Amino acid sequence: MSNPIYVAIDTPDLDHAKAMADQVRRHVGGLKLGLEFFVAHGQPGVREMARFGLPIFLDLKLHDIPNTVAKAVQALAPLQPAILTVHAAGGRAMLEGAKAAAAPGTKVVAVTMLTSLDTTDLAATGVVGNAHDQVLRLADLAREAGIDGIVCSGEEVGAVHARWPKGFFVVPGVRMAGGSVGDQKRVVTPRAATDAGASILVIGRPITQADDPDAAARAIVATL
Ligand SMILES: O=C(O)c1cc(=O)[nH]c(=O)n1[C@@H]1O[C@H](COP(=O)(O)O)[C@@H](O)[C@H]1O
Repeated sequence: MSNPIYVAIDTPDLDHAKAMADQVRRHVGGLKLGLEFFVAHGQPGVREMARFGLPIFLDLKLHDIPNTVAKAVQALAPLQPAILTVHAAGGRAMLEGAKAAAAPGTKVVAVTMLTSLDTTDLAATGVVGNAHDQVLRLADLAREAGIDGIVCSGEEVGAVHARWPKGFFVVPGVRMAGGSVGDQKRVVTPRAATDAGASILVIGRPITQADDPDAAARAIVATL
């Protein structure tokens, strides 16, 4: 099995981003660049990070009307990211438009319910029901729209995998037992997530804020 860990390089500082990538590159399978990095450095920054030779997961969580998202995805296509995120809540037409506009080799995956939310947060946004049902509902929408997969927590990935065996499943909110959870609410261990069917794991702070990021990445890989 290839290394399923994408390390989340969450920083607006390009030199720091490069230093982190350089430290961990031997023990991760890819680099995840999100809003924090992209807002600061845009496409030139992504190109610089691509020089490490690892697949790039561009996590911009696009969510807007179908035309706007399709045009944004089209504008990103020259970067040829391995993975690109949109929000499932944008609806079927938006998801279809995103997939149609993406570069052929790019997996388009839909964020279902952020791992920083729980059922109480859902209720506050007017969504009735629990996290499990909400994730399954949005996973069905994503599958019907013909995109490649979804982002969900390790608590739901087993149930989603059972309904969508060929889907591509991204699991963030991953912590080693006893690790600091921070702002995450639906958290599982790396091993539990891969056992349940995660295709890849997104791991940020447990690696990037460790005293020795390379050793932290290596230790996580050893549990898989
Ligand atoms: O799409 C994501 O990557 C994502 C979705 C989600 O539901 N939860 C979530 O934490 N993420 C991202 O995964 C990373 C998690 O970072 P850590 O909590 O530091 O491991 C961050 O870069 C988040 O933006």
